[in-house]
Amino acid sequence: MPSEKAAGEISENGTSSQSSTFIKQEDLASGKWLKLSNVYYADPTGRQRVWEVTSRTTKVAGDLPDAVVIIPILRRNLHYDCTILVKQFRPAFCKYTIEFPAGLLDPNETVETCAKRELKEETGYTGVVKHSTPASALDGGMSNSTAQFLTVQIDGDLPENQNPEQKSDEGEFIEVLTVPMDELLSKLNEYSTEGMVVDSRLYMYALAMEHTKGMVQPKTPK
Ligand SMILES: Nc1nc(=O)[nH]c2c1ncn2[C@H]1C[C@H](O)[C@@H](COP(=O)(O)OP(=O)(O)O)O1
Repeated sequence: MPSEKAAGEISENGTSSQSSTFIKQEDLASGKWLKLSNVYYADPTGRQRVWEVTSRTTKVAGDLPDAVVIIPILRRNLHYDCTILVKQFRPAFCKYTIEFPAGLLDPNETVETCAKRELKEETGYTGVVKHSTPASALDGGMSNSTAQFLTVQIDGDLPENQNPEQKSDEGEFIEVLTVPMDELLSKLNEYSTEGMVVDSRLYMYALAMEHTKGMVQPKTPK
């Protein structure tokens, strides 16, 4: 296991990941939802570099995530536990994607309120937040966009969850998929084979579950 390093300490390969510093940001273009900027920074040797970065214009505050992703766990009597996924057309791919329910944080909204609202809007279900992650990077090579992942347990036997009705926003056409947790990875592989684009975080969640079951043995580094 690598030993912990103090700030600015030089690692085995002669670099320090902690000594790159921000210089300035230059905005190149902005639309209603996204902005493209050049970020100038100094690398650990002092050399100035530039990186193209996209960001969301909807960002509420630097320390809050752009988005909330919901990991729904649907529990019902006499049923295997399921998760709830959403299928929608994503113009970035011009294809349908399979994702966990998710959405952008509104101003003055907590992540918990946002998770429950988005779950209701996109799937019709009502649930209880059981766990929340810190904000984490969504695509660090191209964007400063972040999300918090909230596990929401849905009691499928409650009256309000018997006939869940979506409250879709204008222009939102979402198909709800109920998938048994035990079959998640194989279903995602099926969707992928059928030409849909599976969200990488959802895929990694399913793969990690398989790893813990011991069905796929992660390679031990030599
Ligand atoms: N990159 C985007 N381009 C757009 O033309 N419109 C966009 C972008 N990102 C968000 N939006 C708009 C469109 C909808 O009104 C909402 C959708 O947001 P939300 O449902 O919260 O999030 P997603 O599930 O990620 O679509 O925002």
